[in-house]
Amino acid sequence: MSEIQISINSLSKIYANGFKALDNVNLKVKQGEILAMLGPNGAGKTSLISIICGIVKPSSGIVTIDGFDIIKDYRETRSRIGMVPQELNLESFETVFDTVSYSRGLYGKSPKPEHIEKILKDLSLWDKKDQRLKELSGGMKRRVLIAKALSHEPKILFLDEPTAGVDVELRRDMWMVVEELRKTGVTIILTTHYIEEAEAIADRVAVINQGEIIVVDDKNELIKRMGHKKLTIELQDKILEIPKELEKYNLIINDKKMSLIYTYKAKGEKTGITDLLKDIKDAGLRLKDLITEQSSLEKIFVDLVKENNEI
Ligand SMILES: Nc1ncnc2c1ncn2[C@@H]1O[C@H](COP(=O)(O)OP(=O)(O)OP(=O)(O)O)[C@@H](O)[C@H]1O
Repeated sequence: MSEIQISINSLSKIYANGFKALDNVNLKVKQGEILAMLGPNGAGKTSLISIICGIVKPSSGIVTIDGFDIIKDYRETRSRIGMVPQELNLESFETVFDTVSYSRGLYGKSPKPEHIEKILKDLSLWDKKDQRLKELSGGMKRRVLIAKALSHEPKILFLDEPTAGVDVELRRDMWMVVEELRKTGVTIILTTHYIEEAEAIADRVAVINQGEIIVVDDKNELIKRMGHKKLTIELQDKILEIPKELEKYNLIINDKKMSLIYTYKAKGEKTGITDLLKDIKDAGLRLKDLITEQSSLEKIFVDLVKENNEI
């Protein structure tokens, strides 16, 4: 799990129209990890994946996979990669088994029915192997896309927005599929707009904004390091405005006017809670209950992107 598999060094991409989509990107990905790339629309996620997969040419920089250069050693690197695209273009009369076998052939690999059987079983598609693609549900079609991408036994799987536009149930289903794939040792890199998706399945998170990686860190570290905590102070009586002596705490009154919300740094040494509670008592407010919550990756992400755009 510790071996560096993908190494991206000073990678930039300027499109023909002069637009700089990637700006000096550096990133290392270890074998067997699940990395989520988060970023707003147009941040450069697809450009980055497309370069690694050999679909788009970089303007400068070097990318290697298992030590092979993605340009000079194209065949070596391409054979190590499986790519699951965003769109579902599976409106065919072919059967599940045939279409996945055919994908393997496209990579010049000789037929290996036992491998196709294993992937279909891993993805719970085995009982559908003789069904035509047209007849499958959206969720099953997505699984077929993954099976196709795994047909040539790649070591790295790219998932471009694997759950864009799917319902909550199907999203959770896909997360379970990814979790199962992890056990097979495949490195997984996914792009997503859904922060809860990164939170649910990734080991590490890279945040891309305007072509730059602004943060890359272990998911839990990131939450610990940059997260905030929220203290909800439930009151016994309605509160309509913040008393003067409490102004310095930047409290928010909740919608029902029965609670105050205080946000503080999760990692900070001094939380300010002791002083706050004393001042609340001195202001004559009567406490009912206290609830603390760790802020999610969502808040960290929004803050990071906002901060970066202000510079
Ligand atoms: N062929 C191209 N020519 C010019 N500009 C391009 C080209 N492809 C992408 N871009 C621009 O590069 C930027 C990054 O696009 P990219 O698709 O990599 O972003 P993304 O993070 O994947 O966005 P999304 O989440 O919307 O898919 C965008 O502003 C896009 O318009």
